[in-house]
Amino acid sequence: MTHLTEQAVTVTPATQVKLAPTAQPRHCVGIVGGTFNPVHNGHLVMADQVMQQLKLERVLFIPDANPPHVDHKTAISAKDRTAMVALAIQDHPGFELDTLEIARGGKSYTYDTLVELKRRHPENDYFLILGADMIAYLPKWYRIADLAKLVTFVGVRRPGFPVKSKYPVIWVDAPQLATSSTQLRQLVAQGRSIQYLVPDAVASYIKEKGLYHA
Ligand SMILES: Nc1ncnc2c1ncn2[C@@H]1O[C@H](COP(=O)(O)OP(=O)(O)OP(=O)(O)O)[C@@H](O)[C@H]1O
Ligand SMILES: O=C(O)c1ccc[n+]([C@@H]2O[C@H](COP(=O)([O-])O)[C@@H](O)[C@H]2O)c1
Repeated sequence: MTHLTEQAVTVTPATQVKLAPTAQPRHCVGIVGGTFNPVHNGHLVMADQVMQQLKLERVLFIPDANPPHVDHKTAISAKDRTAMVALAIQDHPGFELDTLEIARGGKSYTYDTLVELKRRHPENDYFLILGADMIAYLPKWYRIADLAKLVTFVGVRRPGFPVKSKYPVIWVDAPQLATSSTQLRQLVAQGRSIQYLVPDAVASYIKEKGLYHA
């Protein structure tokens, strides 16, 4: 059981009302969604920092089937993206892989995912962990007003991105790695090292399978 505290986070007035401590035990579960093509240490640092600061019980890593607002960026299979997430999180207690978006197929709207998660586990409170760049796009998301009722948004501050949002957001400060999956795909294609940017097991998987080579 986890009781949320407001330690080390900035809480907007609207969120404060929603998260006021109660006598009820809560299961606080974080979510990091993404294409994870491939998963990298930036994702892991973000999830770990938020999990620790918000005292979340668990963080679910949910690879998407197809990202909603962009064309699929690669021919890498869902199986490979999922396998790399499983390898990346295997040694971290509390990090879990959930393949419900891949099982569902089609466009991976986060609203649909939260409806499914809440149906499965109504006792859980979900915290959607997003980089500040993604928070800015929330107004364009599918059924965003309904999604906002099902989840608490957690924004990880990034220099140059606004911390204002139409929706309640818990803002968290965390060390940031500038790594992106795009950069990693480019490095591999150029035959350059990705050591220290992804877990060793992920680097080995990419090498063994010959992923991202030009
Ligand atoms: N270096 C990073 N630090 C913190 N958060 C990150 C970082 N890179 C991505 N994220 C966040 O992780 C989530 C999933 O991102 P995604 O899988 O699309 O990775 P990406 O590196 O942005 O990929 P791509 O370069 O292919 O667009 C998003 O919320 C995004 O803001
Ligand atoms: O539901 C939406 O409309 C929506 C729009 C954009 C992104 N998302 C989700 O946000 C997460 C990160 O997106 P991306 O494009 O950075 O991989 C991923 O889980 C997406 O499914 C969701």
